[in-house]
Amino acid sequence: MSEILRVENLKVHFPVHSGVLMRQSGAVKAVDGVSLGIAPGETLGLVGESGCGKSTLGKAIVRLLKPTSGRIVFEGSDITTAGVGAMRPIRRDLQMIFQDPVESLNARHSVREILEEPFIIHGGTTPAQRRTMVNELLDRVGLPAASADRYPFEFSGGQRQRIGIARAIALKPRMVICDEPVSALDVSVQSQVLNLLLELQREMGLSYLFIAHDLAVVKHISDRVAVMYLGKIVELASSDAIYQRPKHAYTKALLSAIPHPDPTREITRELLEGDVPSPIDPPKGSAFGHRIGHPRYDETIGKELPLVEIEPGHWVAADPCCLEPDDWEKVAAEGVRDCPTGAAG
Ligand SMILES: Nc1ncnc2c1ncn2[C@@H]1O[C@H](COP(=O)(O)OP(=O)(O)OP(=O)(O)O)[C@@H](O)[C@H]1O
Repeated sequence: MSEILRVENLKVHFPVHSGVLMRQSGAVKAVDGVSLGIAPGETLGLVGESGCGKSTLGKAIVRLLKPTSGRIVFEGSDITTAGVGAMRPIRRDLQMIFQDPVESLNARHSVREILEEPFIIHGGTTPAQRRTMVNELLDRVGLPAASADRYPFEFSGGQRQRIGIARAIALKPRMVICDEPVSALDVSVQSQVLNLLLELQREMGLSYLFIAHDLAVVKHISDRVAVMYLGKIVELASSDAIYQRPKHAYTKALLSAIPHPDPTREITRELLEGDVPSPIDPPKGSAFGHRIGHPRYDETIGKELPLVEIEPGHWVAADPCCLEPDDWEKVAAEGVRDCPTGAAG
């Protein structure tokens, strides 16, 4: 598969300091060895509960955060250690939108100033050309031209997200990291914004890494889905496989937490109990096995639980606590393809 983005064994650890001398006493392992690949025009959904490291991963990919180790390759260029100058041309092609557009849009700037900024930074346009481009962008995201002279606070949440999207697509990028862009919106507005993102993808051939905390939101828009738990990807497969044949206990728990539209249908909800453990001092073995008190947890202590390809294109952590016994036998047997970089693409 040709890839527009490749992430290899990426780690983002935040140092923790304590004591009077504020010496480093540990690290928050927010992203702890993530590998994935995204194809041109593809949407990869990234799901997991709050605190699993999804935003940190997204921000590291666009280099808003510095990776601790690993590699990020975008359109064939290694951008892992790219500085501000080297990132400038990359940013034309690699953009990010956020959950709260108010935070990411400068509230003191008019919509016109917000949307003109990328063109000014990258140069080569006249004021008249920028005026036309702003009008075209507003039209493209479904906002009237008169919006240009208003300020972000004058818009509803859904409209503000449209402004955030207009800004992200201004320079005709090839990939957009979408960090929970609809999580703060009402359900009806959510689907309008998701439809806009899908239309833009079709027109512009965009690739998306689409971050969400529940599987319901990413279901209709993702080609493949990666499930993240405590800094690591535990399952990665096509959307159909994730929803119809999930293998990992954590994916199953996330799926069972999706409310079903038919309340008369009997469902057993394996509710996610407790909170995601702290990434400062994560369990020494299977992190989810520890949370659910699995009897085989001790066997996993100190072991690598790599992603293995259990079915073509379906990757899951080789974790005896989180697989059905027959799947575990298949994984434990020789011949299941281990993924040395965990690239799972
Ligand atoms: N700058 C930072 N310094 C220290 N710890 C951080 C920093 N940013 C994030 N963390 C910690 O890293 C872990 C992962 O956070 P992150 O925001 O990436 O998770 P998330 O899955 O995106 O959750 P949410 O959906 O709540 O944003 C959390 O424990 C968080 O407290």
